[in-house]
Amino acid sequence: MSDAGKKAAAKRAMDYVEDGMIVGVGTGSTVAFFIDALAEQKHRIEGAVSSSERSTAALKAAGIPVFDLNHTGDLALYVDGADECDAHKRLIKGGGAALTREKIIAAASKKFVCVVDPSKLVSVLGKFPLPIEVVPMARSYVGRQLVKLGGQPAWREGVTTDNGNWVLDVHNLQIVDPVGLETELNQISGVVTVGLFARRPADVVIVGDQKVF
Ligand SMILES: O=C(CO)[C@H](O)[C@H](O)COP(=O)(O)O
Repeated sequence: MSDAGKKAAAKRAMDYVEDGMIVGVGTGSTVAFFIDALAEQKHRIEGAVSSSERSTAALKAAGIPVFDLNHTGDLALYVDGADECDAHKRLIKGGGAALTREKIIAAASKKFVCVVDPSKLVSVLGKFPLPIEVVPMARSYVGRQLVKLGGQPAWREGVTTDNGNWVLDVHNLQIVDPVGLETELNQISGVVTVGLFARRPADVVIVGDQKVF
């Protein structure tokens, strides 16, 4: 993982920011560089919608107004990082446990620009353990269903999401059909959000300063 790659991608995402926008902002170390870049041009934008308490704090500290998605309606642009990205712009997200709000903002945004360093690119998703946010009382039930599907869930102990839920990280999945698996996992009772972004992939992926696809 390279900070230089993350910073370069985050800076290039500024090319998609237009005057007067309310920008959807993700979570993570790559997005932290994007917030820095956004802060330098904060006079150009109206503000942001944030995907986590962590990003909200950083945005406010930078003097960028943060709005509630319920008040903004759909957004023109969402910028966020990812833990893995395939050639079809399908992603694994949730390493920072912010997957639920990230998925909501991605769904409500016209353009999702994903910023990654080259280490995040994979041919098949699943080497990074797949994060799944669960209602706490369903942790062990959901875990058993995941084992039946061939996964090895590990409880991310000590982590509570911004929504008061817990996270299972599922190891050992070879995700050859990301849309099918996302759909199947969404059906398990107690699952709040699956960290697979395949049904709503990114629209644009910026990889360091090397390429955009
Ligand atoms: O999904 C996320 C947070 O829930 C992040 O986008 C993902 O974990 C990548 O983080 P980083 O930019 O720190 O590598």
